[in-house]
Order: sequence, then structure tokens, then C-alpha cells
Amino acid sequence: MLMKREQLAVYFIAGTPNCKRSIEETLQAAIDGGITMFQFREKGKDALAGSAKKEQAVRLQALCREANIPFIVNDDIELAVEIGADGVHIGQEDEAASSVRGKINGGIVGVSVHTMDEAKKAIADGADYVGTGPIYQTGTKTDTGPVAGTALIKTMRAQNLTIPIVGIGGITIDNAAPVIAAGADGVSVISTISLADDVKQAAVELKAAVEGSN
Ligand SMILES: Cc1ncsc1CCOP(=O)(O)O
Ligand SMILES: C=C1C=NC(C(F)(F)F)=NC1=N
Ligand SMILES: [Mg+2]
Repeated sequence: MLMKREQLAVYFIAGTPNCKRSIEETLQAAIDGGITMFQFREKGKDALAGSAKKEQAVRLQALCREANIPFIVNDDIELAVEIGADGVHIGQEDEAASSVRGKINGGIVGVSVHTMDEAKKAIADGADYVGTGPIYQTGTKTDTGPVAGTALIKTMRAQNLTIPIVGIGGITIDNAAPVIAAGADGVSVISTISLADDVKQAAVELKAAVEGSN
């Protein structure tokens, strides 16, 4: 699936452990609230595995297809290929983007980057977008690097790197605008949407914060 940078605007990420209710309910409400892209990131305690994980992925993929938004799988390239996901997101410790591209025939490849060198390598490897962070303090992913702020986003744009960028880590409705002002094409969130009392409203407000700052 070809990716337009606008699709990164409100990039929801979740796995079953992140959700208060069923992940299907949460994703559908987020879709109703206007998210522009979804990543299935099944990690951590009680994460599904094997056929249960695959069956869960297929159900969420159907919701995204119905809404015509990209369905991205985190880390698990084999699963992404097996179910025909719209793309994969990989970290520095995963397989290189160049070899992943060959496996997902035309799918979206996103790469987590923390330095200019990692960003330039991702670009050279043909990544469709990069994710960088944690922008702010987050409790959701325990093994992140130090809080990075928007420095790398600004540096990438100062060096005229035009690759689509999404910021991630501790992003809320109230702190999303500076991420876009720094030059990101969108924000990626887990808890701001997955743990909201009103998931749809959280997505609506996050989208307004992002669009208001463009
Ligand atoms: C997956 C990931 N990568 C860097 S921070 C993070 C967690 C984002 O979760 P939240 O949006 O709840 O801070
Ligand atoms: C660790 C991650 C960093 N960034 C992203 C994204 F926002 F999609 F770019 N996803 C991840 N799973
Ligand atoms: Mg990873």
C-alpha cells in the first residue's frame, strides 16, 4: 500500500494489554474518532501469541480495511506477510528495513530511529516513514531510551530530510502541537486513546490538536 504523509497524522498503536475494554471496541471507537493509521503492537505481559495473536490481528485488520486506513503490524514480519497487512513497523534490533521491504511486496515499512545516523540508514534502506521518541515521559514502554523531546525531528528537517516522521512517547491532546510544530507529520499514541474513558472523543480531540497546529 502506498503511504501518503498525511496518513501519519493520528497514528494509534495498541495491543490487547493496552486496552481497558476489548481491543476491537477500542479500535472501532478510535476509527470513529478519526484516527488515520493503526499499528497492532502485541507486546508485554499477557500478550497474545501464535494462532490467538493471528486471529486477533485478522479481526483488527478487517476493521481497518472497512475504514480504509492502513493496518500495520509491529515487529512480527512473518505475521504481516501471512495476513497481507498493509505494512510493518520495525525497531533497530529487528531485521533491516532493506530486507523487510523485499518480503512485504509493496507494503509500508516504518522504522524506529533515535539518531541522525539511524534516520539516514532508514532512508537509505527505503523506509516509508520513521518514528522517533520518546518525545515525552512515558510509562507505556519500559525499555525506551531517555526522553528525547523534538530535537531529532528538528535536526532532520534542518538537514532537509523530507521523509515522513511521526513522534511517539507520552503524547497527549495538550502536548501534541509542539511535535507537529517541530516538523513531524503526525503523532503516534497508545495510552491517550487506549486508556481514555471516551476513546472516540480522545481521538477527535487529538486529531483537532494535530490539525490545528498545521
Ligand atoms: C512504543 C513506544 N515507543 C517509544 S515510546 C512508546 C510508547 C508510547 O506509548 P504512549 O503513547 O502511551 O506513551
Ligand atoms: C517503538 C515504536 C516507535 N515508533 C512507532 C511509530 F510510531 F509507529 F513510528 N512504533 C513503534 N512501535
Ligand atoms: Mg521492535
